[in-house]
Amino acid sequence: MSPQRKLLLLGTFVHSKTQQDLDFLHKAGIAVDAHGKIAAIERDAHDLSEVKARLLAKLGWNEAEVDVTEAAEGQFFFPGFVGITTDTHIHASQYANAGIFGKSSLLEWLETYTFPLEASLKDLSKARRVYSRCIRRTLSHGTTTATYFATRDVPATNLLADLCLSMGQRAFVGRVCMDRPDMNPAYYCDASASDSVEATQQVIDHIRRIDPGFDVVSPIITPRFAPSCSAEAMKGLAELHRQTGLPIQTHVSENPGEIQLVAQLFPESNSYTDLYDKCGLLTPRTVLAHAVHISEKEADLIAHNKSKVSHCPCSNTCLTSGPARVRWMWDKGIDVGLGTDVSGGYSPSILEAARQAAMVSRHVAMAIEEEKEKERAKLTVEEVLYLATRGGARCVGLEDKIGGFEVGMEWDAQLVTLNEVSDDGEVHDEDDDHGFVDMFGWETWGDRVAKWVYNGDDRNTKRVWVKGRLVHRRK
Ligand SMILES: O=c1[nH]c(=O)c2nc[nH]c2[nH]1
Ligand SMILES: [Zn+2]
Repeated sequence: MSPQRKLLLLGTFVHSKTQQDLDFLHKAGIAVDAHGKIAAIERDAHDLSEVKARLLAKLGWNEAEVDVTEAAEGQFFFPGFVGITTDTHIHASQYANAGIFGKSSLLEWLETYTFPLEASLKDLSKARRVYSRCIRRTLSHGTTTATYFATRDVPATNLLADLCLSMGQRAFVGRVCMDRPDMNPAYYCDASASDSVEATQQVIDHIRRIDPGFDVVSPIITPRFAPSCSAEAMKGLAELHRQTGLPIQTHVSENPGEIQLVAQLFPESNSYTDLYDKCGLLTPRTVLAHAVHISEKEADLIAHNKSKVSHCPCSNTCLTSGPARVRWMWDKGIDVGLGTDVSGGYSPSILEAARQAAMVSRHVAMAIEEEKEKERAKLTVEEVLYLATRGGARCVGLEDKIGGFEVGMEWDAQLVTLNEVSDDGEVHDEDDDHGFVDMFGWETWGDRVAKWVYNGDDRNTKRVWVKGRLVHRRK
């Protein structure tokens, strides 16, 4: 990426310090260099002009070479969502169906709604409409990194990569592999296992041409899920991973009918997870979506192989798949991030996914009798925000680059604003639409963030940056 103007961001910053704790930086400033990297952080100054002076002096920069953004009183900077904010699992191709799922569950939903839409994106003008809108909408919700499933079609998948790069969203883009003629519709099936691998290679070659260092956009190897793929295709894709080191994404153990089907199709495997392991797909660079119904043994295997899980709570409710147990996976040592799983999930917002993660954890808790375990199962605001940022970054191997505010990390961030209600009940700045999150002035910073998580939406996200580039500004 070519060098850009240096940035100074001044005001309050909130990010995850650990899984359980948020760090609040007040009267603080972050300096971002011409390559989008955080060069210095200052906090606890007397006022913002002191922070600014301290940062400029520390770095030897002069005022003329920087663009300054100040968060007003009550506003704060927050890391971009990965779905990781990072969305660790989203089907860009299904964006046009967000909210359309009726009463279906996974296997009939795929046949009825999903395969026909995905196949139709062979039409590149339609793909452009759907993909541009998906990227614009997810950026507006603060998703700075998205891990995308595209479709089987190579030109349309390449187009998604082109659009992510030009619109500035950090992305992993996967060409969806599905080669089993007995399990996929005739109109939407790879010709053979080698076709799955070769078509994936074509997408890798394209992305290497447009972003040689995979700096912003990276390919991701994408067997759809075990029922769609032959063992030969899965082994071929695992070999491609070994040759390239590229990440892998797929689905696992989302729905009971799907699990039964895997057992029928692959009787030699001990479990769904064991099948992926035997095919060589269970690696430290693998993101498994869902993992709702995995057994103790499968969770141990995932942890042992250091594979990651994308928790998709909204989708798991929409398709009545079941509640995934995040605390239990954490206890096993598994890294977990958040996915919207559009259009299994209806919402492209990771803030919504964070909220749903908190709600689903309470459903998990309600099914537990033992009081201490019941309490532990519930996820806090701090924990769901960790899932949405640092947790997601770990899932996609970017924990040293994104997900928090630290010197050397890249400036992937959003500026969040909330309504201020004055003593007479009036909202300040009535012309400005800050959404439905009203602040009365007595809230602690922890309360402010909780209100944002439970009541906020894209109206609260005023600006979004990826690698220091401003990629969304709310009018
Ligand atoms: O949530 C899901 N969305 C999909 O598109 C899909 N394909 C297989 N399994 C899937 N699960
Ligand atoms: Zn999915």
